Amino acid sequence: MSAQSQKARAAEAALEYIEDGMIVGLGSGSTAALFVKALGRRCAAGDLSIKGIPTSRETEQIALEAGVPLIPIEQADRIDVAVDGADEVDGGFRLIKGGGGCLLREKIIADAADLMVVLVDETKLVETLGAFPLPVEVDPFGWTITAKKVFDALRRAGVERPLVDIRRQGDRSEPFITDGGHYILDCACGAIEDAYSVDAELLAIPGVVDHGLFIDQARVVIVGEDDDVKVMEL
Ligand SMILES: O=C(CO)[C@H](O)[C@H](O)COP(=O)(O)O
Repeated sequence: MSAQSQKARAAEAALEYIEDGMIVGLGSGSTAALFVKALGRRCAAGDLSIKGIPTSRETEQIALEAGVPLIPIEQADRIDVAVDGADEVDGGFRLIKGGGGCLLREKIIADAADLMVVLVDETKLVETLGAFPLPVEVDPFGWTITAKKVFDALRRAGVERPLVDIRRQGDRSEPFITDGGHYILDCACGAIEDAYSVDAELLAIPGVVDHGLFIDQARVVIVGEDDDVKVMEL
């Protein structure tokens, strides 16, 4: 069976965590999109009344088309549950996110939520984070200087040979620009043995807005399998 149907199974299972009246953070990426569409079907059927806050313009569009009622984030002082995908998940529920370039808004919403539920297919489960390049969101001003500092920071945090590359789009001549107007540096680390050091080192660089390591945020991980779903709670 395909990763796509595993993702769909995880997305359906996440509805168990949604109750009437909740404010729901809507993640980004293909798995989160399946959840948003499933949520839209429940709302349209009148089974659920919730308010969603999207983590990206793309998710906002998907939610509007699916019929999920949305509110601006400024109207919420808290969020009940954030449901999102991930690029990697380790055994301590640490994540790499940001493959779609939405990591900052995803992190703001996950951090504001009482509960973060992560949806993945089996391929996303890893023993050690880092095979997926770590996205680091940076201000465009001085990004080449910031990129050198990111390289040095990763070395200090124990990554032996990091490769830091600006993400590009279209014909690859222009940098990819996030919804917040930032650039993304994709950092091939191989393995991240000490996520806490990487977090602290990267956040100490002035040009770094945030990075795709989510530590101590996910409390529930739902893994779509071929014939079932595995729900893991911390
Ligand atoms: O962090 C993300 C976007 O910034 C996504 O959640 C992550 O890239 C997983 O995407 P997908 O569900 O398509 O595999």
